[in-house]
Amino acid sequence: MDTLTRLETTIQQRLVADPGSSYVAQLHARGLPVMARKLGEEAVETIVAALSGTREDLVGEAADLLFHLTVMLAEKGVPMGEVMAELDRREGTSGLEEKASRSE
Ligand SMILES: N=c1c2ncn([C@@H]3O[C@H](COP(=O)(O)OP(=O)(O)OP(=O)(O)O)[C@@H](O)[C@H]3O)c2ncn1[C@@H]1O[C@H](COP(=O)(O)O)[C@@H](O)[C@H]1O
Repeated sequence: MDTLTRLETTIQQRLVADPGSSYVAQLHARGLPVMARKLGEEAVETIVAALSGTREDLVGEAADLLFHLTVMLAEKGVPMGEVMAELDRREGTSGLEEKASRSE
């Protein structure tokens, strides 16, 4: 099992755990808007790390970003496999074709 799939499985279990013992359960209790804000903050922190931080900063912030994205997908009931399948679908097409199909 790959890292993201293992993380997703843990997060799915922790969403319904006791908020006293789990950060993921705390996020679930605080609700989707808080999860969305956390995801946005981590995205900004990742950008800042890319532009002016160290390589170590970038790795840490990218990990936080993937964690919070995985939490949000789990909260919404969207399996990570569905996102991976969408990336697989795009694999054979150029990014420019994908961009053109979105602007139609
Ligand atoms: N991978 C992570 C992970 N990455 C980042 N974080 C947390 O995400 C938060 C992001 O950092 P911030 O500084 O923005 O957060 P903060 O200010 O402390 O938090 P807020 O009070 O603002 O929410 C930190 O509290 C980190 O500890 C994570 N928390 C949990 N996991 C994984 O999720 C699993 C389940 O965690 P629990 O639900 O706590 O059991 C763990 O076993 C880990 O594998």
